[in-house]
Amino acid sequence: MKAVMTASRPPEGRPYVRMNGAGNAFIMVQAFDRPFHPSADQVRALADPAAGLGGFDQLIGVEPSESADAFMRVWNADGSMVETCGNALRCVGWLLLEATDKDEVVIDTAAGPTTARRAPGPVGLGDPAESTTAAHQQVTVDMGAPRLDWTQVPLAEEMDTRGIELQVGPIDAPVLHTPGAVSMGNPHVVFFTDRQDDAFVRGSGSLIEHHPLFPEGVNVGFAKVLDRGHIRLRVWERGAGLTLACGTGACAALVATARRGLTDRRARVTVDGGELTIDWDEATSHVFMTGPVAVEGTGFLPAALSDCG
Ligand SMILES: N[C@H](CCC[C@H](N)C(=O)O)C(=O)O
Repeated sequence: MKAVMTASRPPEGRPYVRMNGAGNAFIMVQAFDRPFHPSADQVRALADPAAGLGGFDQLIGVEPSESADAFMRVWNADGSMVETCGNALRCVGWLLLEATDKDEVVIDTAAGPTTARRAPGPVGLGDPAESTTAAHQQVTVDMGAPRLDWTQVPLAEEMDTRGIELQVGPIDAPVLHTPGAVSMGNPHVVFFTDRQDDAFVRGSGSLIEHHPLFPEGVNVGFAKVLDRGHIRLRVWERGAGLTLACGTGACAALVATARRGLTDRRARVTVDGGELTIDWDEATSHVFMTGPVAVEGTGFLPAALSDCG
């Protein structure tokens, strides 16, 4: 018993906050005081359940910036470092809004700068100003303009991104024909489909994620248009698989469906983990995403994986 009582606790590693945006799971690490640049292997080790963090879809580093309130760095669970993450932008935005008391904050990313501000909370959740948890907070992020040229998605060959020709291996399902292709700073292909069961999304999503038509890989959205103002969406994410929500995926889905005349330029997007509102502004061509943020808890990274400077 004595031995157990005196067992030394390993030195605690770097603190983190666990958050989610409509269920999209993040481990957020503050890198203002010291750099945080984990290798792909270290990211994968942190994503491993054995690391005790509960797993995540993306690991997020929040760094100082010369031109913004912060720079957000994004790693997928597979260790790949990527351009941006819409749901995480809301979470980082909320943390900065709380910390600075500003009405709007600027978050820079590898895909360019974005702005975040508080939004009126959803009806029925009481006054968000009185909310003691982020769960009641809604945040709006200006995601900037979608990139719509084939070279910007990017695609491996010239195509009309409103409806690309994509042969998906042995799967000859008409539902997989002529999807839309959009970049929100990261690559998305959006299928207009009624089929959204796990087996189909996982099977075709994992096939398409690394299809040669997408030289940088691709996030694969499956969008069911319920009416001109409502989309049901599931996304097989590049580097993370089937997640409960994908913010840039919701933006890409609205842009793709609006370009095909299937929806208006503003729609509710229902994802497995909640509701997002996407508004593709006509005047500026910017895409605005509004949705929830939630703080799940805090903890310490394993000491051995904390000094990733
Ligand atoms: N898997 C994405 C990054 C995270 C995007 C998603 N979680 C979001 O909220 O936008 C990619 O490789 O481009």
